Amino acid sequence: MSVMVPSRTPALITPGQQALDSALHQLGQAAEELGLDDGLRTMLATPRRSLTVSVPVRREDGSLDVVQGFRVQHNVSRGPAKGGIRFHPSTDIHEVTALAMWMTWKCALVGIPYGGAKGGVSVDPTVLSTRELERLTRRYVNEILPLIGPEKDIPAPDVGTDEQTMAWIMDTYSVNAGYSVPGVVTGKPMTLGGSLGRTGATSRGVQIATLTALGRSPEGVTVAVQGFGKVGALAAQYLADAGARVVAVSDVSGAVHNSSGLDVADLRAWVTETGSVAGYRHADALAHDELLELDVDVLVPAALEGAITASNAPHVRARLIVEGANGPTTPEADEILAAQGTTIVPDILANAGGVIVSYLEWVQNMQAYSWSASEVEVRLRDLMEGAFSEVKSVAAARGLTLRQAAHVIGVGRVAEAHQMRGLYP
Ligand SMILES: NC(=O)C1=CN([C@@H]2O[C@H](COP(=O)(O)OP(=O)(O)OC[C@H]3O[C@@H](n4cnc5c(N)ncnc54)[C@H](OP(=O)(O)O)[C@@H]3O)[C@@H](O)[C@H]2O)C=CC1
Ligand SMILES: O=C(O)CCC(=O)C(=O)O
Repeated sequence: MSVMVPSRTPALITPGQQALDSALHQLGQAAEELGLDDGLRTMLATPRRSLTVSVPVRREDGSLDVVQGFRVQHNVSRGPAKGGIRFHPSTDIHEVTALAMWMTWKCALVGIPYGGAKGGVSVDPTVLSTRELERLTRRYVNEILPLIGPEKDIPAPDVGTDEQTMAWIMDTYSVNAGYSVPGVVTGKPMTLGGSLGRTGATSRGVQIATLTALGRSPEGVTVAVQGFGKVGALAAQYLADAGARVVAVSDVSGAVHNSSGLDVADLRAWVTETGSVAGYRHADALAHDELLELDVDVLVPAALEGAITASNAPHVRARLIVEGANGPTTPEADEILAAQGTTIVPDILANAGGVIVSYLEWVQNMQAYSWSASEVEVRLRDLMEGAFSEVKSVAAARGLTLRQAAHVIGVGRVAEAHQMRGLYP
């Protein structure tokens, strides 16, 4: 028996179900390659703990909304569960489960002692005031309180959340504990025990992965970045700093293009001022879909899952895709791109810089000690480059794509942990 991907009616499938199907498909391929038995496959396909909560939010006008929140611990065989919290309207239990599963393989792949988790609230944070967001966050944390803790499950930022959200989580947990517990969450502000280097860590990892995959000077290499949030904006900046020519970026409101190269720092200042890339005066407007199909050397999807599908994959002209986002490429698109000779640095490797520096933040918190920016950066670089080199070797030795190799390593380590612990009958 292989890992079961449930059969669903395509027209009714939600983005979350699609993400979970992709994650199960990737697990199935890795399990097959590793020759895992049915019991272990089923265990790895099933989250260890899943909690769905109702979160009441008192709005500024006095009305009460109730939204759904989730925390899924996919696996804890190698250490405490670890993974971000997402606030987005289309978040559902399926999406959170997929994201938690990818966290498990990611942590195992880069060799940090964590399992995988993810959290989410089905809400559009952009329509809430700061006070409403704070009330929502605190109530959500109170609802998932039995699951989280510095030795159990450690949240972090993801789509729609930031260091302010992490500060509220840290405070809510600490008030319940009766003392300050900085290690309950990572991606915190520096003043509450955050780590130097965490803000740009995922993007720095994307830069390291891109330069490693290119294997040559990035001078003049053209890049398009989908998503200009915490990961995309700094990935664009770091790639431009390294000498690449970032020619297009997008966010929800639109995409902009300048074939001579965008001044990323100026564009970031524009976004801070106006809230979006749309209307940026030193670039032309572009349709969202066009960005993915531009004739560039490198494409960095850094928004949501399912961006590159069977429909647009045949039109993707980038020779290298570096996945800043989790799950941006569907399995069908993966096959098309592999046949076209496109190299994909998969999410669980390319965007691992974030959780690596989260781990370093947590280690500093647990020791009540802090490291310099360069100490953090050296450790990040070592772990990223080490993992990349292992993935390349396994891909070459077994004739696999980088994604398949990364999953074989990640899934293999988790399977081995289960077998050694004897948790699995
Ligand atoms: N933050 C982290 O440390 C990590 C994040 N990731 C992954 O990186 C990805 C991005 O996360 P993060 O940067 O934190 O999230 P943010 O919320 O900070 O940014 C998301 C960005 O994506 C944009 N976006 C959303 N939908 C689309 C679309 N259809 N087309 C173009 N742009 C779109 C948003 O636009 P707008 O601003 O207009 O809403 C925003 O610019 C996610 O997949 C996340 O899971 C992975 C590892 C770590
Ligand atoms: O920093 C972390 O702990 C997790 C970041 C995250 O959610 C991710 O890697 O997808």
